[in-house]
Amino acid sequence: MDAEESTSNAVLEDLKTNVLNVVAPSFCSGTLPLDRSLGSLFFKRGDGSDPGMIDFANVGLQDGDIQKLVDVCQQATFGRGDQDVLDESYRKAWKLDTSEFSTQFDIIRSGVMNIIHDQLLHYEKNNMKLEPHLYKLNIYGPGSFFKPHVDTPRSQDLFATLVVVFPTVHTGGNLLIGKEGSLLNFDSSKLLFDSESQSPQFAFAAFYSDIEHELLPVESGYRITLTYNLHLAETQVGFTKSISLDPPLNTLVVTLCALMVAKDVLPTGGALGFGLLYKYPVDPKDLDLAQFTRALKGNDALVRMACERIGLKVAVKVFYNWNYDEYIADNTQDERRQSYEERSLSQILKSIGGRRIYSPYYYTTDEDTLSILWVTPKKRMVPADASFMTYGNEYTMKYLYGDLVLVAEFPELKERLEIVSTKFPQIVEELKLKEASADE
Ligand SMILES: O=C(O)CCC(=O)C(=O)O
Ligand SMILES: [Fe+2]
Repeated sequence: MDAEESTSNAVLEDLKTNVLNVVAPSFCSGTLPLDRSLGSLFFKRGDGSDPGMIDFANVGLQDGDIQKLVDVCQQATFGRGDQDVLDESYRKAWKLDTSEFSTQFDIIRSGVMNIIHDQLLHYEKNNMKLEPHLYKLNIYGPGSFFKPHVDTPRSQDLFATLVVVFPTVHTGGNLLIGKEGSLLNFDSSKLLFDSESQSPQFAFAAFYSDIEHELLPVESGYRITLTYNLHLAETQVGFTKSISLDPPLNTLVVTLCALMVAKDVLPTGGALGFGLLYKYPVDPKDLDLAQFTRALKGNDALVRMACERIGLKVAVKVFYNWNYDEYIADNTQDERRQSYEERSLSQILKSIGGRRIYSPYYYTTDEDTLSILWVTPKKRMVPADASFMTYGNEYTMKYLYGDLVLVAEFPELKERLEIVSTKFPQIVEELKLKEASADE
């Protein structure tokens, strides 16, 4: 390996390390005051008698007061395959559908959405917001739990999950976010009653819905929650975020600049590829990647923003193998099976907005292909299974699924040097200094 090649490898490794280790938030949690006048929840009673009521702002609630609510609940099911199943070895809990109760608790007025926007849409454009859709009331009593799972994408817009825990005395029932709680061990029982304040509060945790999570068994008391599906939507109002001096973003911009000026990296241009770290719900029968240019999660959004800061054109694509060749495309909607013999490959590729791709180390004279340098592998890295299992039969699924990737157009060297020295003269100076000291 000559000196130049090793420099570019080091720069690429640096970028990869930063993409994986400079971590944008993927969850948030905390407590907020529960308005004393908005703590009541009314629920229907099966026997047609007057509705029941429970006031969660009354922090002295006893298990007996809660029992009336438990009595009207049903056993909670969960999605497996394309069905809702009841399996007490996987989930033991009680639920009440939204048609059966009405709550005074106002998620918008509670202030929690501002925190969530700031954390979970941190590196996204200001015109994106999350809309909370109340999903269920759940009660976890002694011995209740929910084994590790990811939340089923019931809509293409599903982005994150929010759990609100009311202040009822309980122990256990920790929510572990990430595999075995690698991201957060959320102990709502402690959070709710630890503080000095005697005023009622609620606890909350929000996380991207494709992140694995589990609920450890409740040991005593009742843990009562409202769960919300947070759907992505556009907004005119806009949220202000101050990210111009954001350290993770700056770190990525600097390492990207180093790659931009590396002489032996894609000298005649091509693209940088990033395997997306998170999953995004897609309907494979109608894959619309325009959706994905709208909002990305955590580090995926951070990478896109860093590329855009530099002026690189980025797009989300689907990656797949086809007869041992590799492609990126905008969708997978095509009758490839029947048409392979009748239509030319280029016609088919065109119809799905596709392009054949090659590694920059592979020599080809075919001008239609794109040289992609993969910064992070073109496979998913956040473990999440079964969330797509609701679609189609196995054969079709295999056929349709490709991993989602972010592709950034990477101009030829001369143009890159121009971009960097015009836009980031300071960074160029710093890189030169670093190089000089490395040479000594
Ligand atoms: O109650 C919790 O903290 C999480 C419950 C959960 O994972 C779900 O309802 O899908
Ligand atoms: Fe869940």
